[in-house]
Amino acid sequence: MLNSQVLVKVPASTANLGPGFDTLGMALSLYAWIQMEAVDGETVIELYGDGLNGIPTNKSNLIYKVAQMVFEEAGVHIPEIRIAMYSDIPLTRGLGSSASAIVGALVAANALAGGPLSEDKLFQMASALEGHPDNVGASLFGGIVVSAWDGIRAEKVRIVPHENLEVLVAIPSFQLSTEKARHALPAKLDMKDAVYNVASSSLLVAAFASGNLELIPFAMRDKLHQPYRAPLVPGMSEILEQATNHGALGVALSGAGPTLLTLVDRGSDRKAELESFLLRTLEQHGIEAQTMWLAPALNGPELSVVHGDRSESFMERIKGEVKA
Ligand SMILES: Nc1ncnc2c1ncn2[C@@H]1O[C@H](COP(=O)(O)OP(=O)(O)OP(=O)(O)O)[C@@H](O)[C@H]1O
Ligand SMILES: N[C@@H](CCO)C(=O)O
Repeated sequence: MLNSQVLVKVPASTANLGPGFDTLGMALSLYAWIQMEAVDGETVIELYGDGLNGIPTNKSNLIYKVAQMVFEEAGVHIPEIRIAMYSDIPLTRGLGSSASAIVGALVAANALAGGPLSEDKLFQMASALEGHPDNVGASLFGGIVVSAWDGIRAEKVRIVPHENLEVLVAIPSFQLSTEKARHALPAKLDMKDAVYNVASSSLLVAAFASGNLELIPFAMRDKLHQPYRAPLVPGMSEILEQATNHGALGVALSGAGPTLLTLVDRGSDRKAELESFLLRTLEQHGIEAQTMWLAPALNGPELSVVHGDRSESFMERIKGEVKA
């Protein structure tokens, strides 16, 4: 049975967490909202807030295209839809905006179609659409998600983040597309660097799973992608080398960048020192940035089916939840 109107709140995510390239992801307490309903007239796409500037509002929009894939897979015919979206997740900064859009669209369209596709099916579709499962897994399941994708099937294990983990991100004002940041990577790696990353990533997963936060600074180091991406983000090398001397538990490039992410112990008394170190270092390299204190998001998408009175506007519906 088709639902009439659905609203999905979906978390942002950080991928890699240093060594876990294309494999590790963590959902973050920063959100996008997508509302979807079938309409008799033409498709309408409404984007709210300043953050979505430049996103198309025609049928080339990612959310519309993903929704149509769901309807096709489900064998239902809903050619014209109304989509409304608001997002606090900055675009093309390494905070999983594209993964959140894909996951939000999959969950909303599936709910609109009455929920015919399983969560696993949505994960498989999301991994194929994004090309790697790290961000989409985190946005879909919440928490820390360890995933592997062989190009056909993705498998995952979800880890509940330690309750003391807090996240400080420094978000540069410039955009860096995943495509560009992937082009910076070498075609081949040294065996010793590969071994270094297998060791670090395995240890990091074990540290998260056992709640052993002391291992994070040692385990979060990477030689697979960050050294090659550092020239794209002025100040990054210095931040990766020194953030743990300024109170961070661990530090990494968030996803494909340019955002830098630090894990912080909630009880730390060095939060202000760390925040000013990140901003000062980027500024010394001519980079404007904003910091944001976030937490790991424990849950994936929150879905509500809107029954009855639909005169309330989209922004009225999500008002009170959006970032002040
Ligand atoms: N809400 C949206 N609607 C349509 N397209 C979107 C939306 N959000 C993101 N996108 C598309 O995704 C692109 C950004 O994807 P990209 O993978 O480069 O960065 P990211 O997802 O923000 O960061 P990362 O993958 O490194 O965490 C945008 O430029 C836009 O084309
Ligand atoms: N694992 C991906 C995340 C960005 O989409 C990368 O680092 O390129």
